[in-house]
Formats: sequence, structure tokens, C-alpha cells
Amino acid sequence: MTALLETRGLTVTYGGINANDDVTISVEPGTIVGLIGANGAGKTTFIDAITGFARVSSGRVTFAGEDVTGLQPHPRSRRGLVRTFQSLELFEDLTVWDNLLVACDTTRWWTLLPDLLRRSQGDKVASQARWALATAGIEHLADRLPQELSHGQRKLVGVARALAARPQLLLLDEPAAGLDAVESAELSTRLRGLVEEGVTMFLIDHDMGLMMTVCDYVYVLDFGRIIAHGTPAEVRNDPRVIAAYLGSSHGPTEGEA
Ligand SMILES: Nc1ncnc2c1ncn2[C@@H]1O[C@H](COP(=O)(O)OP(=O)(O)OP(=O)(O)O)[C@@H](O)[C@H]1O
Repeated sequence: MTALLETRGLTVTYGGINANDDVTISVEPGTIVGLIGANGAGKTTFIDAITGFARVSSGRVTFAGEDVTGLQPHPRSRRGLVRTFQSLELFEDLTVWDNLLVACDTTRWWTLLPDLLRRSQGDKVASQARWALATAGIEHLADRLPQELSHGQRKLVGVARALAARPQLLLLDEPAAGLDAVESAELSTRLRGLVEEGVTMFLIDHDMGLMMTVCDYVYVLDFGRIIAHGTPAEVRNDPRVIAAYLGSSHGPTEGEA
């Protein structure tokens, strides 16, 4: 099977230190792939590099068979490589529905098409937003303002907003941060449901319950380098992973593992 996303020897250097060091991974279509590692291991840097928010020093990123290493973030998202951010920023004065509409990429068409076609494009945007709301399971929140929502609900709005851009590959940076166990289990179900909708995912989180349940395959990063990869069961029992992350003081906090 051809990988949807591949990195080969990806290296990102900040101030002489390799935040990512020779990272090679691949994500097959129709799967959820996870990346775990201690604080500062380089996980967010990796998503930044894949999505064009961090400059790659060496190595390459291939998405859907195309080398995208030198592209800016926007052309990558246009190709279906869409991310969420660790700190969730919603437009607080807009309803959930309007937050989603803003995320639907319309700029090319609004400026080019006559009024008649604009209306049909508007319908397309609305149907994208409706699909995103339904897939994230938050249709009932469409008319609410973000400030009225719980933390877990806001996280789901963040996922829905990324979905509104119709990703082929959705990169989720700590979607379970701050969620309680019930919300995290709910998120896990939602993410597995997304795979059925044709969305492939790459996921970073410290919530080991979520990662080990939801991921098909897991990579482990330590000081910028991949030290292990395999199924969740293989990774969980790998002595290098236990030493570097799961069994150490800088690994997940009690209750997460
Ligand atoms: N923009 C930047 N400029 C300089 N150094 C950076 C920058 N971004 C990250 N770093 C450094 O790169 C290393 C990796 O950071 P990164 O945020 O990618 O780790 P992480 O695994 O995502 O951590 P966490 O789990 O705490 O979010 C750290 O040493 C960090 O200080």
C-alpha cells in the first residue's frame, strides 16, 4: 500500500540542537498513527515540520505521493494536510456554526465566481460544515457560543473546525489535553468513527489510555529521535520505551498510563 504521508530523515534544528533528528515515519491511508514521547521530545516540532510551520533543515516530507517539503502551510492544507493546535483558539464572538464556516476554504471561489455560482458554493460550504458537526457529534451545539461550552466540547469544536476543511490527513496535537476520563473515551470513539469517514489521522497525546486504544501504530520519540515503533502492544512492552518514557519521571502523569 502507498503511504499517504512519509517523512525521510527529517531534521529540524533550533539553535544548534536537533529538535527532530533523522525522523523517518509513514502513515498508511485509513489508519490512526500516534507519536508519543516525553515533554520536549520534539512531537509538536514534528507536526510543525510536516505542516510547514517549522523549517526543515534536511530530509523530506511526501504527502499523497508529492514532495511537499518546501511548501508553505496554506498550500499543504489545500492538499488535505490539516492540523489542530495544542492551544485551542476559537472565535469567541462567533457561534460554533460560524466558527466552522470560517474554516471552510472558500477564498478562491468567492472572488472568482458570479453570484449564481456563489450561491451553490455557499451550499457546498454549509454542507461541509454540517458534515463536520455531525462527524464530531456536536450538531446540538451549532448555535452556542464557545464560552458556553465545557472544555471537552470546545476540543470537539476544534476537531470539527479542522474537519470542515475536509482533510485527507488530520494531524491532532494533544486533543485529549484537559479532558476527563469520560470525555477522553468519547473522543476515542469519535476518532475511530472518523476513520470510517475516510479521514486518516496522525495523533500526538500524553493520554496513554487514548493512544493505546485509538492508534493502529505508534512511534516513540526521545530527544528528537525515533527510538521505537510498532503496534500499541509492542511499544508498551518495549524496554527502551519504558526506560525513556513510560517508566520515567518525565513520562505521562499518574492515571494517564
Ligand atoms: N520555535 C522554537 N524555537 C526554539 N526552540 C524550540 C522551538 N520550538 C521547540 N523548540 C525546542 O525544541 C524541543 C522540542 O520541543 P517540542 O515542543 O517539539 O516538544 P514536545 O515533544 O511537543 O513537547 P510537549 O510534550 O511539552 O508539548 C524543545 O527543546 C523545545 O524547547
